[in-house]
Amino acid sequence: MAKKRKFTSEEHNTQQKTVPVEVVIEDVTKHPICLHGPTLLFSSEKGRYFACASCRDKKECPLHIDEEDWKKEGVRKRNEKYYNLIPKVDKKAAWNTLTEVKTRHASDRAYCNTCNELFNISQTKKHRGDHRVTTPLTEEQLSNPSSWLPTLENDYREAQYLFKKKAITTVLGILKNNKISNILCIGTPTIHEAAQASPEFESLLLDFDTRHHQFNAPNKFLWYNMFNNYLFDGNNDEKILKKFLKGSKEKGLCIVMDPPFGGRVEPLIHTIRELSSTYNQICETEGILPIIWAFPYFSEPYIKNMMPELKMHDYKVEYENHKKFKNSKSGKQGSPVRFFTNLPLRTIDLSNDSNYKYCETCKYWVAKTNNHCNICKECCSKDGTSYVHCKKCNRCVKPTYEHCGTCERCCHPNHRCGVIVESQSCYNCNQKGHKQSQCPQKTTGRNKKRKSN
Ligand SMILES: C[S@@+](CC[C@H](N)C(=O)[O-])C[C@H]1O[C@@H](n2cnc3c(N)ncnc32)[C@H](O)[C@@H]1O
Ligand SMILES: [Zn+2]
Ligand SMILES: [Zn+2]
Ligand SMILES: [Zn+2]
Ligand SMILES: [Zn+2]
Ligand SMILES: [Zn+2]
Ligand SMILES: [Zn+2]
Repeated sequence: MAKKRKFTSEEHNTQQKTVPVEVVIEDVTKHPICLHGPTLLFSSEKGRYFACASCRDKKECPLHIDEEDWKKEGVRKRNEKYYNLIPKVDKKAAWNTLTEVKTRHASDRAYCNTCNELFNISQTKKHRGDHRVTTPLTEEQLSNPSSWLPTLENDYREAQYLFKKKAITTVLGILKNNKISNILCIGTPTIHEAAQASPEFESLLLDFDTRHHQFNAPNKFLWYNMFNNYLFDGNNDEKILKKFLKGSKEKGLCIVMDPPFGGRVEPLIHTIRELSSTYNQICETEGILPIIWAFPYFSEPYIKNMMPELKMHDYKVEYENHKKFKNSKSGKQGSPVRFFTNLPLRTIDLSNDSNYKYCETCKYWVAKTNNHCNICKECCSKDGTSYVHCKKCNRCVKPTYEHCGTCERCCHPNHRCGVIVESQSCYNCNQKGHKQSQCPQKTTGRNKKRKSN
């Protein structure tokens, strides 16, 4: 399986003190497991340990096993209990219920949010009393559960923020422009639902939210953790995934992924590589699968460093239920979420959106506020403001920045000289923790000519 690789980065977490922790990227199948599948191996100053792949809050998933302890028989035995603790889902029963519920009138269809069960009101008394029941349920609602299921807005885990209609249309438009009709939806139920409703697309949803079992045929949804590429129903799920991948060879396949914000980049990149490798084995192809990955612009250095073929596009991805991530007209930059993709940027057609303009030099659509720089030879803005070129830094910088002679770079006017802000990354290699002048990879990096898209 995967070769051992190590990526250095820092915990990106705005609420807690940042602790430098590395994820050791390796085959996770021999790791201890928790309720979220195989754990990841972390490495910090304090040593190497296994911890949950998806929960960042210890209260949610306290599992912590030192690497040394994992060699002990007793520790291994104790960890086996998790195999029984992970709930078993009866997909067939869920499918039968959905089929049965669909035969009923909308007023007889109901979903209990307390028990997470779909049911016919006339057939059971179980959900009376203080259960939170949604009823009636129209055809439309059964096909679009994301539009009415209460979202799980726990920032440490599920963090379900749904795309606005416009963002969904944009994604499907990009796929059409690339003549791709099969979509592997990873954490993107609204894209899956839109694809299911369209004769032009086929899709398979992989998501951690088990409620989707109740609204999908068994071969349309797999309970999945994107941080360890784990399918909870093992071989059965693997067969479904592989069948979908195989059937996608002629039709073109794209991963559309929207992880919870704050999720770590390294394991996600590893997942993309593993899925691509599975696809390549089945379809006798090579390379990384086409992907559209929604993630905040400030993750660009990490992503670019680990998977340079992914380019960040300027499109601001807007969400229905995220106050901060809706574009407001009130002057703020709006959503910080962008698409990272290996599809040609010119296939992202924003001609219908007045917030964007076509850059004749870059040959793709960019935000209206993004000025093309003739020295950098690109539209440089990342955060939605109009960047200004600094001759001393030899790059475009945020308009609020001023060049500081002591730090030898453009900085916020209120910065403390010499202090490297955690969020700043080296101009050369994009890693955090050092400046360009101290970069260990001095000869490579951003001075390379940008490939045309
Ligand atoms: C930020 S939301 C994205 C939703 C997307 N914008 C949409 O409109 O369909 C994150 C999604 O990932 C799912 N998710 C959260 N943690 C996950 C994990 N570890 N593995 C797989 N899916 C996960 C959530 O259930 C949710 O659907
Ligand atoms: Zn866990
Ligand atoms: Zn109930
Ligand atoms: Zn440009
Ligand atoms: Zn410039
Ligand atoms: Zn400067
Ligand atoms: Zn300074």
